[in-house]
Amino acid sequence: MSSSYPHLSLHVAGQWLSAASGGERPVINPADESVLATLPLAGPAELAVAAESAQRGFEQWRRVRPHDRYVILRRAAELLRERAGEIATVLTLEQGKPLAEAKREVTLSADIIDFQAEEGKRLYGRTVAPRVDGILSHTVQRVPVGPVAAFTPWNFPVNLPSRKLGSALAAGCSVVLKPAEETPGSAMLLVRCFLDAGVPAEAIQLVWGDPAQVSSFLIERPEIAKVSVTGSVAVGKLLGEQAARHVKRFTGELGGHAPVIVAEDMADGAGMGFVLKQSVTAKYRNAGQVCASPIRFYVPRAQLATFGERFAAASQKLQLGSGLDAATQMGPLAHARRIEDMERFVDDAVGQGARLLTGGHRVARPGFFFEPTVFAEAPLSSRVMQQEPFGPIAVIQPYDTLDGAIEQANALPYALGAYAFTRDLHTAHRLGEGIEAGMVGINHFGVSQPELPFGGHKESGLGQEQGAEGITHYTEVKTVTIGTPF
Ligand SMILES: NC(=O)c1ccc[n+]([C@@H]2O[C@H](COP(=O)([O-])OP(=O)(O)OC[C@H]3O[C@@H](n4cnc5c(N)ncnc54)[C@H](O)[C@@H]3O)[C@@H](O)[C@H]2O)c1
Ligand SMILES: O=S(=O)(O)c1ccc(CO)cc1
Repeated sequence: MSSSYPHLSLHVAGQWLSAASGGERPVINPADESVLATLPLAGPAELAVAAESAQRGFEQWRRVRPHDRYVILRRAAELLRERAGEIATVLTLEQGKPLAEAKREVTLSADIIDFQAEEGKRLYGRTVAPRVDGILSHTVQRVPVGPVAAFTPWNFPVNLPSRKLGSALAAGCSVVLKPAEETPGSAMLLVRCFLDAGVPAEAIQLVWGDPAQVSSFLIERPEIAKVSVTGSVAVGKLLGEQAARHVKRFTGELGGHAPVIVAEDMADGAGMGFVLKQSVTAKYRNAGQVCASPIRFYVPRAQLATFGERFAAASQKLQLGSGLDAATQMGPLAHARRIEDMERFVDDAVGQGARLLTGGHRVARPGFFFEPTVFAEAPLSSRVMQQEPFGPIAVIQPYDTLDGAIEQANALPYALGAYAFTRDLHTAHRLGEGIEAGMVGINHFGVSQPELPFGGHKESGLGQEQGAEGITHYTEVKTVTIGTPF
């Protein structure tokens, strides 16, 4: 066990619980496979108490004036900044990403909370002129939806809960948060920031458990008004179906399979150098475990060989290691199942005739390390071209016309992030309009910003987080219309 890693507890009905009826599981350091801590798991008993408490927390928190909620949430963001060093170390220990990336995640999360706190003051309603006599006022209001059940994965264990907690709390909702069991420590420290800042103890419940049992149990509870999940398309569909059965509000931030179209005017010389530098950095950030990570690179057929060779060469140069080592550029994958998944993607692609340019293997050392891997000309039927690899795998594909490239980019049911590179403004507009995605980045990969909505089209999701849109998904529209009594 590491001395930098916290003792883990659930937070239910205002109490920190270090044991619960669902048993326990170990938390593993993905960089060396050592055990960091033991995680207590909630069973139905704690989940029922959490749901009831979330209802009380909602009744209390919704009555706090928006400006007072704003002051408390800004304080939570400040505490997160003050504790960023400690929280980032825990994040790296349990998740694997380089410490600098973890620090950036924590401070960016504080910015997300700040932005949503501000938006909480701007949940304006409107008055509507009556069309008949005898009406004093029609008022259209935005009211908090109620207690939220929120589920988040392990790839951004502070950022993703911050998106949900920041928006839901700013709107006046309470939250039952179930972060990933693989990365509980940093999420727990995040929740502490909110509680220490003055969010009422019953407005945030923090649970872990058997994911399918926890989600089914909570979604069916009458107290839960809204389900918000960040995760795979499969889990999003399942939870969305369950939510729909009970007519609960639903937000799904789901998987992606981001294309990158390199236009002719950026496919050689300095242009190609610029594209490669940005692409390699973006591809291997968080070991490729980013929902908006670039996966399919479409380049003009004449440049395919050069682009592929240079991408593979840059990939080979990356320094792999523990995220706590300052020299590390790419850490391990988050858990053992990710390695098995990468091996399945590679075997299938090779079996279907894709050309492996570099990588393709687990690294022979303790920890869940996988080589940066580049394929060229993978058939559309291959698994890597159909499913999100969610790891350090890139595929370089040729195109003959820009319209053909756009068609290939749009061929999958995913539509989260998408990217393109061009010098020409007309081509930029054509790409921006033609590519189907919730977020299109042209000449850069920075589509996720606290100020901008983040969300997918098609099967990549429903609703958005961050930006002005984020908070609206935790509100309902309510109309109050008052007539004269006689
Ligand atoms: N669109 C986005 O904003 C976004 C952001 C990050 C990750 N993701 C996606 O998340 C996925 C990776 O994360 P993951 O593999 O942990 O996702 P996952 O779908 O397996 O799990 C996501 C969360 O849902 C919980 N969960 C609830 N009910 C569950 C059930 N019945 N079965 C399994 N899990 C259940 C998990 O425990 C976890 O907390 C990728 O597809 C990635 O693209 C999307
Ligand atoms: O760090 S961010 O670029 O804001 C970012 C991007 C994507 C995700 C979801 O996987 C989380 C954070």
